[in-house]
Amino acid sequence: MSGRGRGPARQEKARGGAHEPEEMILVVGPPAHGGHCVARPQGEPEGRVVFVRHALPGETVRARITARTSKMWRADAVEALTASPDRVEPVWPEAGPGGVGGGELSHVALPAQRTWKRWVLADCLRRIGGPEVAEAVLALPFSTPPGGVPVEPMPCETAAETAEDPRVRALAGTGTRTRVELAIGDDGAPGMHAFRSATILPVRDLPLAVPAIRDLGLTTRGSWRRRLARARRVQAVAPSAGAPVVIVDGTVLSASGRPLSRQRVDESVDASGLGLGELRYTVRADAFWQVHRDAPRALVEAVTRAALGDEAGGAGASGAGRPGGPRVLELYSGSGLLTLPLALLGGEVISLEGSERAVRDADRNLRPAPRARLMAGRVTGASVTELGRSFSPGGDGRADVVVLDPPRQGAGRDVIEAIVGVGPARVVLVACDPAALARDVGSLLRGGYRLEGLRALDMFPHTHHFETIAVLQRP
Ligand SMILES: C[S@@+](CC[C@H](N)C(=O)[O-])C[C@H]1O[C@@H](n2cnc3c(N)ncnc32)[C@H](O)[C@@H]1O
Repeated sequence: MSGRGRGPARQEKARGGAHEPEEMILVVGPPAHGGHCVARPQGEPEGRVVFVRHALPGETVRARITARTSKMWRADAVEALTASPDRVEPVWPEAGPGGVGGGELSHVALPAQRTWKRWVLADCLRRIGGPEVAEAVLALPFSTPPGGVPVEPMPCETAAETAEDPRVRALAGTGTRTRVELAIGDDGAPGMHAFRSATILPVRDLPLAVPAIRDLGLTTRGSWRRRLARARRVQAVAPSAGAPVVIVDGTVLSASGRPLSRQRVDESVDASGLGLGELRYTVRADAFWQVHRDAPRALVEAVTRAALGDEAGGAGASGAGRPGGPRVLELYSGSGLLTLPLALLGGEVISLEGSERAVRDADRNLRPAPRARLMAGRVTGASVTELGRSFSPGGDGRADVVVLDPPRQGAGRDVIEAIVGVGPARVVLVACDPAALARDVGSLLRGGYRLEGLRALDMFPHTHHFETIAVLQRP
């Protein structure tokens, strides 16, 4: 093990007092948000909760305590004494007990990972969103108790899970990440952070990465290991339209380690389902881009249909009947992944994004849709209120649809209240965190919106993360 840096962001001590155990036998309860299951050990102080990773609901496990606070302990299951039928040989042992973060469900069969995520979604909607959100979700067609909606696999997972060859089925959910980040330990070895820790553990294998990244040999080849030994931050990027690149402390290198003058990569997204053919994008190599290889296409289709309805070949248009299509305000728009199809199929589009570099990329990417207005600036209550009312004269100049894809913490109350104040007919909310989703949907319901649809997409197999898309309509 090698270490560097400051220590965990939130300090939790692993060692207990003289009479506190280092290991315990636990009967494991349901999964909770964050990639662990909840256990309530018998004979422990009333209400003590242990968050156990690397376990499955219903299992009895021997667990090693990894952190203690006054309210809860954390533990890693190191042995399943009675194993769940959903337990499988982990596809990434280095992310197992005591290992790196980012592959915490790799011991769970893929369909059971989606059941796990469905349960977590339902739990967040109920506990964090409150009864109003829980009821709204239960009223949706696909929802069944305890709430939540099915978590849908990405197309390449469906293909692998239904393959005849058991070896292909066993590897379902691997080989899908087009972006990987490595840290370099004090000993110069490439690795990743241990769970909730600044400690860097060496890794040999990157099974979740697409083959183009694995084949680079960043963690195994001597030439790369020598080159990376003094680096701090290493990113590997496998764009959909071009060769992979490696970014070492900001310098973009080819697969053979040669510095490249071009700082950008090309992405192409099949939008034939929307009648748009191939969408082309160029983005800075280190810019945000959806990580799962099927994610750009899935999001483009799902969000464009949800936002534009009939105009995008779907049902239930919002702003329908307006000449030229609905007016769309898009918040947190990045390099324009969603802006482009919205602008090609919708009416007027205004987007707002905080990163100026991303807006410069979006500006090029939106050349086929020159009427889109791309704004750089923070999404705040004030900026939403202003932009939401600044569409061309005609009607009342307000947005018909607001699309938002905020970072993990969600949009927050101020921004949602400003959206409610603008009063679009439809809001399409993309969220990568179910707790933030529950909060933001709750604020929209309290603002008078009705939940019309909710989809959950498994864009991060073998981790506890997933993406959700909520559609809300003003009655
Ligand atoms: C989840 S990404 C979505 C980007 C885009 N929809 C996509 O799929 O590629 C969130 C984006 O929000 C931007 N962002 C984060 N906080 C922001 C803020 N307060 N104001 C404006 N943009 C912000 C980030 O730079 C990032 O591009």
